Amino acid sequence: MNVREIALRSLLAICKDEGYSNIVVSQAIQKYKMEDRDRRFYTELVYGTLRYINYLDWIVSKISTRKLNKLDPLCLAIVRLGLYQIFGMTKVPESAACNESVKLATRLGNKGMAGFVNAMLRSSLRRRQEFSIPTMEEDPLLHLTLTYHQQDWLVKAWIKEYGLAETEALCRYFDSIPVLCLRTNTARVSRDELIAQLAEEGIQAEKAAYAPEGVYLPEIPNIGSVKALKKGLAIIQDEPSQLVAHVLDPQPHELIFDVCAAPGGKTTHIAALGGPTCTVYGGDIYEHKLRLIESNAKHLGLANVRTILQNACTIGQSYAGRADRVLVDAPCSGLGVLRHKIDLRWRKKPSDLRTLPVLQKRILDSASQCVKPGGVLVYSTCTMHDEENIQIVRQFLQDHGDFHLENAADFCRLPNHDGPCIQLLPQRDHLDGFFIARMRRGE
Ligand SMILES: C[S@@+](CC[C@H](N)C(=O)[O-])C[C@H]1O[C@@H](n2cnc3c(N)ncnc32)[C@H](O)[C@@H]1O
Repeated sequence: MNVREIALRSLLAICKDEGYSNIVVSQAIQKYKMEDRDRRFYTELVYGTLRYINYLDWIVSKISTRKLNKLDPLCLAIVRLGLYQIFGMTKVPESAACNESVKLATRLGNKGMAGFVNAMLRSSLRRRQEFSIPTMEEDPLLHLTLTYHQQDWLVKAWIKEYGLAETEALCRYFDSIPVLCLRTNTARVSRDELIAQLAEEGIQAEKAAYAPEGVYLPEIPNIGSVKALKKGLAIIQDEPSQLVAHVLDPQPHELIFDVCAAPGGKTTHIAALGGPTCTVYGGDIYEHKLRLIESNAKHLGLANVRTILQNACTIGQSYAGRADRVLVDAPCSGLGVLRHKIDLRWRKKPSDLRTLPVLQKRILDSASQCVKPGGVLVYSTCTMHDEENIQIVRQFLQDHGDFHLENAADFCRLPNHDGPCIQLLPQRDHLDGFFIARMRRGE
């Protein structure tokens, strides 16, 4: 099958059928056994079109007489893919972008669709001077959304919260390509030993500044071939996420609950830090996700991880007062990690910010009941929005007089953070947006 057609089918699977881009792309690469050159062209077509989608749709809305949501999904995907080759790529000749798109429309659609695609792409070439993005002075909102590929409701909210200059820095951060970060599995090796092993494989690695086990790989290798990962000497985990287990600070012989645990990034970190005599229960509401925790723990050689199928909104009834420490890494809007999955940034909805806090509060209320008197409760999210973070913690402390806040910043050496809660802001900290609060239950 031709590479453009595979890319088109992948775009339909992601945009129309709501597939996750990373899964759709890796399945296609495996299925079609693409050579290196084709694989690079294919991934650029899919990820590039997804990233540019609001700019491409802006062009469509200017040249099409039909409304975007009235266009057949196949036709829209072909037009977007064609426009991306014209406006987003430098190496594809314009004639090839047009002709190949028309061929796709003829083969997979019909004659009428082919005519429409042809008219749209040729018109975009004739009218290209209309598609330069307005400057910051002319139209700040449109400038930021189109330049940095973000939804306008989010950019509006950030402008209100942080002002224009900080919002631009935030958007720029979210549009940058993340450097792969590993966490050393200290149950097997030290960070220095891991770096030495990676060097033997010819992989350059740099120590993370704040996470003691963190290692960045600036030149992203073919992840599947990294021996240190295959041998379970490390796991992929971003740096802010690695700070959470340190704030929880697990100790030997303790019983710890991680109530929203899948796929187990933090559960396995807690298990490694607490050592073999500490037992960590990773809970999740989805049974299939418990298998991910189990397989990660097995791969990393951590025999002190157990799993429980449990709704965290009711976990307090089943395990009241049992745990020395409890982690609530709550389901959240994920608005702090927008640079990681391009498709997810287009799926965020304003309603997430209304519904999630209700769930987060219920989970924290119930999970807190599992904490023993004198025990520790940590609440974390990967977002910067107060409604999901500090406001949840404040309300919780108001409702539960037996808990008090401790200084989370004492457990990590982050500059600009005095605590008591840690709120990482990408535009200031150059790390993903993350929130961590640490509380203790009175004796
Ligand atoms: C932010 S993710 C956790 C990431 C995980 N802590 C890690 O570091 O790998 C949130 C998890 O909460 C789970 N979840 C959502 N609602 C839940 C509930 N009511 N009870 C338990 N788990 C829930 C989701 O399935 C998801 O795996």
